[in-house]
Amino acid sequence: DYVWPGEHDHMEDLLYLQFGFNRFGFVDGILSCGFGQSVQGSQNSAEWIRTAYHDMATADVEAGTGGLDMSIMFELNRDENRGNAFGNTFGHLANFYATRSSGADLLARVCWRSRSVCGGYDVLLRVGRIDATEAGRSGVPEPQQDLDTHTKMFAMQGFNQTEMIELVACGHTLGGVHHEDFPEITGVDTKGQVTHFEYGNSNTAFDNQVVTEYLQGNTSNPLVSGSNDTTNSDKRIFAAGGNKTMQALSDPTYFQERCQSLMTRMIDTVPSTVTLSEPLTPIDIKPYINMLALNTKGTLDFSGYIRVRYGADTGRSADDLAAYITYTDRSGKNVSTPINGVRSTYQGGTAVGFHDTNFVFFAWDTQLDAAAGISKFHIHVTTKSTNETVVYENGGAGFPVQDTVLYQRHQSCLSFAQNGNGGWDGSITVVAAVRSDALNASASAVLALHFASHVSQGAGLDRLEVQVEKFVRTEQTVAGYELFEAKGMAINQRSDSTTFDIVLDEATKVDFQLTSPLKQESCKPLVQ
Ligand code: HEM
Repeated sequence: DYVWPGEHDHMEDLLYLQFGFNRFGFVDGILSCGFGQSVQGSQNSAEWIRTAYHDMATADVEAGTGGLDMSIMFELNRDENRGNAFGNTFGHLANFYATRSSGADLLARVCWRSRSVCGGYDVLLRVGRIDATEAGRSGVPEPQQDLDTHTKMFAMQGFNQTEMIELVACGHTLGGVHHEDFPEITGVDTKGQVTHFEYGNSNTAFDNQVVTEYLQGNTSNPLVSGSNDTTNSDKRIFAAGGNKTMQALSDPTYFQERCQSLMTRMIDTVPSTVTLSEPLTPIDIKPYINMLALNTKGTLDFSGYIRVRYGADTGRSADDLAAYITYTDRSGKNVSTPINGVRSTYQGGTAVGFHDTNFVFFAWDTQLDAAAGISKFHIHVTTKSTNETVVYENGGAGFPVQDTVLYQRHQSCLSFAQNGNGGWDGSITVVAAVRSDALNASASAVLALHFASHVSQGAGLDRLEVQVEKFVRTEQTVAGYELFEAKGMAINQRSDSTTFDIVLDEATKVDFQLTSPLKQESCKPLVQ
């Protein structure tokens, strides 16, 4: 069972907070199946699925190499990867790319989402993919190759001939062939023009029309009925084994089932060194700590949200809920005075995510005695109509909080200034507080800032490199805490929107803090 904090909390947020309060907006590039960032001939859902396949196509399942690993970003100079689809896809992924959301996981997600927004069957996503640092082998199928070559290529990717036919049909239900990129197929090279694989508007529906048109012998698919027979690869593939597979796929339900299964296998093909998570289900009760920091009164500001899932399968109804927390102090003493959660008002305090998941948010904001501190909290959810309260204990041990190292966000700041070379130089200052008794206990304790710096690797996504800066102890002591500062660390222009950790040791850290809220801070001293 899920225990907070979980390794994949951030991916879970990206997946399940799409609209409404606290949304991440991953969905914005694909609000509809035909959506195409205003570029004529561009269909995001189709481009994203094609990108995922081209990334995965260089797998060698027997050797355990390649698969969905984002190696595609190093492979764009190959003729097998023609067109703008890949660059467009990276552009979207870049907004969500972070230490806890690898490019490969994000690519799996957009592929997965593309099918469902177009009406294909849904599936729960596994995560944990790791990004390649260099190109993989070549080997994406190209239309001019013969059936035998294609069969061998798919075998290397882990698909037999029947599965090859099925997977190609699943892919070629969306989008089409761009004239500009493949004039040898379409006969023309007009920019922005596309010949779709299916007639009418079916290129924006995940349906089996590509199959039925083929079987009826009247298809718009330029890889079947193209005047250049050399590049009619779908024609050769679909007919392999005597059309039996295509006939089976003419059943719409069977088509959906096969695509669900094979496309899941496609995105779950990863190098043998990578272990994928279990499918990510929406977490029922999930807290978020926004702040645990010393304030000018010498107490601890403690604020956050309780996110409660509601909807038919949970037995909870948003308007009938109330939530509060209680906590246990550092010494283990329970403080039973409730810290009330107030339902957030923005967007009704509710959020919606994939798989029709609904959440309601309750915000708490309180002050704690710094001397007594906090070690964990407990979430209480009340059904107002029955006055019944359930206490959630995070699998038994409560929701843990470490109060040894605090991140003093209001004392921190981040800024960029134009340099003489037409670029920008950044500077980040982070202030942290460490409990004096923890320092006494460990004279050698070193507090360090681990900043996820974006380093260009000349590819679609940057490499994330940990830039480490030691904190320096200031003269200031507040309420049993010593203040530390990592002052004016130089950061590069690409790193304005990233994350950092404040680390005392493996078990004692404040991690995955976003830089974006720091732009609103001004390094205000903590004056009492
Ligand atoms: C022998 C195997 C395959 C060949 C030769 C092939 C070839 C092609 C070609 C030439 C295009 C046109 C690209 C463009 O103009 O942008 C295309 C588009 C596409 N392919 Fe494939 N493909 C193969 C297999 C697959 C598979 C297995 C998938 C995914 C499951 C897939 C998904 C797509 C999609 C979604 C498009 C539309 C892209 C868009 O409209 O932007 N293809 N394919």
